[in-house]
Parts: sequence; C-alpha cells; structure tokens
Amino acid sequence: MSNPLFPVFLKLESLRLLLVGGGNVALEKLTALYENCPDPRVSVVATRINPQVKEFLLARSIPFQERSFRESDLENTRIAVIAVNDKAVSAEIKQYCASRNILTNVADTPGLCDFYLGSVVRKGALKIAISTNGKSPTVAKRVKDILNESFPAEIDDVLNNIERIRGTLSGDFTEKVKQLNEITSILGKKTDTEN
Ligand SMILES: C[C@@]1(CC(=O)O)C2=NC(=C\c3[nH]c(c(CCC(=O)O)c3CC(=O)O)Cc3[nH]c(c(CC(=O)O)c3CCC(=O)O)/C=C3\N/C(=C\2)[C@@H](CCC(=O)O)[C@]3(C)CC(=O)O)/[C@H]1CCC(=O)O
Ligand SMILES: NC(=O)c1ccc[n+]([C@@H]2O[C@H](COP(=O)([O-])OP(=O)(O)OC[C@H]3O[C@@H](n4cnc5c(N)ncnc54)[C@H](O)[C@@H]3O)[C@@H](O)[C@H]2O)c1
Repeated sequence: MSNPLFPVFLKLESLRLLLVGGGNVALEKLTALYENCPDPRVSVVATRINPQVKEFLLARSIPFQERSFRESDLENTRIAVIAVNDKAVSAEIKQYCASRNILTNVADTPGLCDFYLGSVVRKGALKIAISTNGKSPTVAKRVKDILNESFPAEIDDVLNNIERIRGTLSGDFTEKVKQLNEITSILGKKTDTEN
C-alpha cells in the first residue's frame, strides 16, 4: 500500500497539546493549528522564542515558558509537536513522549513522527485533509489549491440544510440513509460541461 496512514480529525479544544520550539517552524505549526481550531488547549516551551512567535502567543493568550524543555512539561500532555533546531534534542524529547504514550510529531522529521500534519482544505464545515505519505508536502499544497478552487463556498449552506433535514427524518436507520442518499444524489452527478 503506498499510503498506510490512517486519517483522523482531532478535537484540540480538549486534547492538551504541547509545542516545543519557538522559531519559524513552530510559527508554521501554530498557524496551522489556529487556522483549524480557534481555541485549542496548546502551550509552548522553547529556550528562545522569536519576536514573531511571541507576538502570536501574546495575541491569543497562549501559555508559554521561555526555557529549555523539561520532562515535567509533558505532564497532562496528550499530543506533542516538536520543532527544535537540534536533531539529538528532538530525538530525546521524542523518547520521553513515547515513554508516556504521547502522540508526537517531530516537524519535518518523518522517521520520528507518530503522525503527520496534512495540507487542509476548509470550506465552512467541510474539511479535507491531504496526505502524500510524506512524499511531497509541496504536492499536498498544490492539491489543496486545486480542491479549494473546485468547491464553491455554498457547500457550507448545503451542509447546514442537510443537517436541518437530518434532524427531521423519521424511520429506522436504513430508511434514513436511503432518504439522505436520495436528497444528496445531485451532488455526485457530473454537470453537462464535465461530461
Ligand atoms: C502539509 C504540511 C502541513 C504542515 O506542516 O502544517 C506539511 N508540510 C508542509 C509544507 C512544507 N514542508 C516542507 C516544505 C518545503 C518543500 C519540500 O521540502 O517539499 C513545504 C512546502 C511549503 O512550505 O511550501 C519541508 C519538509 N516537510 C517535511 C520534510 C522532511 C522530509 O520530507 O523528509 C521537509 C524537508 C525539510 C528539509 O529540507 O530540511 C515533512 C513533512 N511535512 C509534512 C506536512 C508531513 C508530510 C505531509 C504529506 O504527507 O505530504 C511531514 C512528513 C511531517 C510533518 O512535518 O508533519 C505543509 C503544507 C502547507 C500547506 O498546505 O500550505
Ligand atoms: N525554517 C525552515 O523553513 C525549515 C525548513 C526545513 C527544516 N527545518 C528544520 O526544522 C527545525 C526547526 O527549524 P526553525 O527554523 O524553527 O529553527 P529555529 O532555530 O528558528 O527555532 C528552533 C527553536 O527550538 C528551540 N530549542 C532548541 N533546543 C531546545 C530545547 N532543548 N528546549 C526547548 N526549545 C529548544 C529554540 O530555542 C528555538 O525556539 C530545524 O531542525 C530546521 O533544520 C526548518
């Protein structure tokens, strides 16, 4: 199988995430987090936090410590993202995370990751995560651009309408699935211009 990764969507409002590092890569990861989740339970520890990152943290009241990582930083942590500029330190922190069963991403270091971040298409409630199994993040970004252009913003209205209808349907599970498939069948149809 050319991509054995299993995709999931995490609820970061309740899963505590620790970001280690306060440089450019940390800022990229923080931006990706906040673009997807406005109020994640995130905190940051880094020996030195660059001014741009500090501005980002202060603007959102994100808790941070400007000092080197300590193992005790992992208490109550469920997920860790490591973005430090020292491979040996990254590997050591990853070990501490593994010993506590914390799911860990070591930015730009696939061999040390339990999971990868994806490129993400967002249209209202619709969210599509893209993975190339680490083969090319740049291609993932390009696929995101293509999908962003191909989905109209109205897809969010469609979702809201169907959600409302879903709440009014009666009958057993099979009957509900049948009705929802019928109502949404137009979405899968190609238009004349696409044929
Ligand atoms: C999707 C995205 C999410 C995010 O980070 O938020 C993401 N990388 C993004 C961008 C990006 N990253 C890099 C470039 C420079 C061009 C290039 O190298 O291609 C660009 C392009 C750019 O910035 O334009 C550098 C890079 N990245 C990795 C390596 C190491 C290696 O490949 O070995 C190196 C080389 C480091 C070096 O040279 O030292 C590894 C990983 N990067 C991943 C995710 C995971 C696999 C995702 C997948 O399956 O595709 C994985 C495996 C682990 C992880 O970090 O989670 C985000 C898209 C943003 C968007 O959608 O706009
Ligand atoms: N910047 C990029 O575009 C880029 C691209 C590809 C790969 N990388 C790699 O990603 C990693 C991070 O890059 P960056 O640009 O963010 O680096 P950076 O130097 O800007 O930031 C590194 C951060 O790690 C912190 N740090 C180092 N040791 C620490 C420790 N023991 N405890 C806590 N914090 C510690 C530093 O204080 C700093 O905040 C590097 O390995 C780099 O080679 C960066």
